Amino acid sequence: MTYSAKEIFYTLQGEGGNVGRAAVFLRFAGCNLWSGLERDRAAAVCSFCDTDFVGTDGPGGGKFTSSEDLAEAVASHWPGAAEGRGLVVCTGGEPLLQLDETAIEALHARGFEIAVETNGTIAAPAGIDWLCVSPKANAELKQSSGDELKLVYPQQLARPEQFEGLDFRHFLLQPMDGPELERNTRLTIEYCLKHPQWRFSLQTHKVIGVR
Ligand SMILES: C[S@@+](CC[C@H](N)C(=O)[O-])C[C@H]1O[C@@H](n2cnc3c(N)ncnc32)[C@H](O)[C@@H]1O
Ligand SMILES: Nc1nc2[nH]cc(C(=O)O)c2c(=O)[nH]1
Ligand code: SF4
Ligand SMILES: [Mg+2]
Repeated sequence: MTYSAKEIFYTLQGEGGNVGRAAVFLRFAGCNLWSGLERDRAAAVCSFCDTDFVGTDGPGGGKFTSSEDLAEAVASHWPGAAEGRGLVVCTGGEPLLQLDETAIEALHARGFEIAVETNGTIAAPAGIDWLCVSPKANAELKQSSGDELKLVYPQQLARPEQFEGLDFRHFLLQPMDGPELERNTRLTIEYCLKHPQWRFSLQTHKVIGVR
């Protein structure tokens, strides 16, 4: 299998339950809910995406013809001097279009703890150490368990109440970035204050100025 990565980079996990942890980000190219082209955005199932995941031309990106090559590229971004086990965050685009058990084995063999950010429309393969599912309105949820459910808020047709009974350890609401960010932030605060099962997730990387 050939794996297509938009970019691979080292930064701090900016959001969710692992916020603040140093991690290699492996951003897979392509998504099943949007082509990534601006001309298709309005008609896409997922139309609020904040990410460029088209192609393999980003820093550290490329096509990797084996899981070992992919894992080696990821490992090359983890600083040699860093103590402890490496953390890789597999994202995209939609990482579960590409991340298979072979790639998971190769990343584990390199000593990585594996976190995944997924839209939940594809069942996750075995072996993921931290699974973050972020459901999208109008997209059928196939992965209804994991470590954290991180819902972008508000989405008219994906309300927190639809997900609160699912099998996750943490429930987070993340304000939708875009032209309405200020309003969405207020609405998210209000919701979390009324429903303490939900925790506020700030996209801290956008505040502290890291990628
Ligand atoms: C770019 S997505 C890639 C992973 C996967 N496709 C997904 O949607 O979960 C990474 C995370 O960013 C969130 N996200 C995307 N666009 C956002 C926006 N405009 N505001 C806040 N969060 C956003 C997603 O919901 C997801 O949790
Ligand atoms: N710093 C940082 N943290 C992140 N957490 C999830 C991200 C993503 O795009 O999946 C992301 C990202 O793009 N940057
Ligand atoms: S599912 Fe994820 S990567 Fe795909 S368009 Fe939506 S937020 Fe972006
Ligand atoms: Mg991002």
